[in-house]
Amino acid sequence: MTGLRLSNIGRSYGETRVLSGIDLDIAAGEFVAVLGPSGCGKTTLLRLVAGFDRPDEGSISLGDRQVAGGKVMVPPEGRGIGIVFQNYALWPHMSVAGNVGYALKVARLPRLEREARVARALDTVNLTPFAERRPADLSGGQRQRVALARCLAAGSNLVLLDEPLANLDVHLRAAMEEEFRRFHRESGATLVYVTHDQSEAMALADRIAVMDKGRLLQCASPRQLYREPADATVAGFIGDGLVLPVEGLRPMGNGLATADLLGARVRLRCHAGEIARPLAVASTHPVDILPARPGEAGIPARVTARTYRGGGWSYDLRPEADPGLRLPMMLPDTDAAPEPGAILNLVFRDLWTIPHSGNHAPGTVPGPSFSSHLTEQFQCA
Ligand SMILES: Nc1ncnc2c1ncn2[C@@H]1O[C@H](COP(=O)(O)OP(=O)(O)OP(=O)(O)O)[C@@H](O)[C@H]1O
Repeated sequence: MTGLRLSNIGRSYGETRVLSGIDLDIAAGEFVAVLGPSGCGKTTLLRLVAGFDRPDEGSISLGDRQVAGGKVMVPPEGRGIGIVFQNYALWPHMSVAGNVGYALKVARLPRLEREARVARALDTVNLTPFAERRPADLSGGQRQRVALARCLAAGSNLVLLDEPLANLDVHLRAAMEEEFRRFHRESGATLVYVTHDQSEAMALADRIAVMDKGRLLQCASPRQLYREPADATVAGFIGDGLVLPVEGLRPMGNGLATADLLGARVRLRCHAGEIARPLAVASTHPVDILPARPGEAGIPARVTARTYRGGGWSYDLRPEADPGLRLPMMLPDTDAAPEPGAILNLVFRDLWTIPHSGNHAPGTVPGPSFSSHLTEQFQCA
């Protein structure tokens, strides 16, 4: 198994700065997804790791061996990295077994060993019965598995996957997610998986590296990204996140703080080292906004729209204290679903204080429309 270390990677094309100051340590055997909107630099990063391109700044190491940076530039074939593209890159005139064993043949491995490795790899991805078929006679998912088997047979300890599910239909994508999980478990390889689909990244990866405009914003477990985004942009990317300004932040020293949100004093989670600040930014999610119980204090907001979603309702609300702010809310199905025009008292079940360094300057705090715009970009890109 091989870990991967990127130190201060920068890359420009002409005047265009595509990657800046990327630091990322991936442990041997880890599954890391690189997530970001179209054009944020994901593929460029993968190409640098694969050796198809060289960084202008910084260095790349595989295990304890530097492969790029300064005067060092190990070519792709010298890096021992497996690559799975969305278009599979299979030889059409060769059988499945031929494709899987091709690199071993070029490397002049003895035939018996070659056949044994190909058979093992095909078995791992459940393709043994298809060994003699041509790629044209396989489904998209089966072709993807041939590409995975090829990495396995070549003994790649590090496998790069560039949007491998992008060409597959929804049902096949779900099945292939399971396939990737199994591949990771059984091969023990380090996987770096580029995607702009956050549900895919959440479902598969040990950690997700979130990129935007050529920068790495945060690399953390899916749950930590969702619950403790490092900055307002990540908060807006992940899980339809909302970013709300708060005032008078007072940490209580136990990972909790209080602050004023839309005229009400609320409790928030925060970093242990959080400091008192007059202005701060909190993140939350639509599922954490609820109507207050009878007698409970809450934030008054008017229902401006509701949509039946099958099994539940989605609401748009405008807080009375700031009608320019749109708060989305999800509620389970009920006969007493509030109608447009109704005033509800809202409580926030969970709020996270964005750490100080992750805040935008006062006055440039992105509101929900900014957040949902980014989220949309993720889903549609
Ligand atoms: N050879 C090149 N010359 C000039 N600009 C380039 C080159 N390669 C990439 N770019 C630019 O660098 C930026 C990042 O591109 P990249 O393909 O890495 O993004 P991406 O995040 O993988 O996007 P997508 O999800 O759409 O594939 C884009 O603005 C792209 O136009």
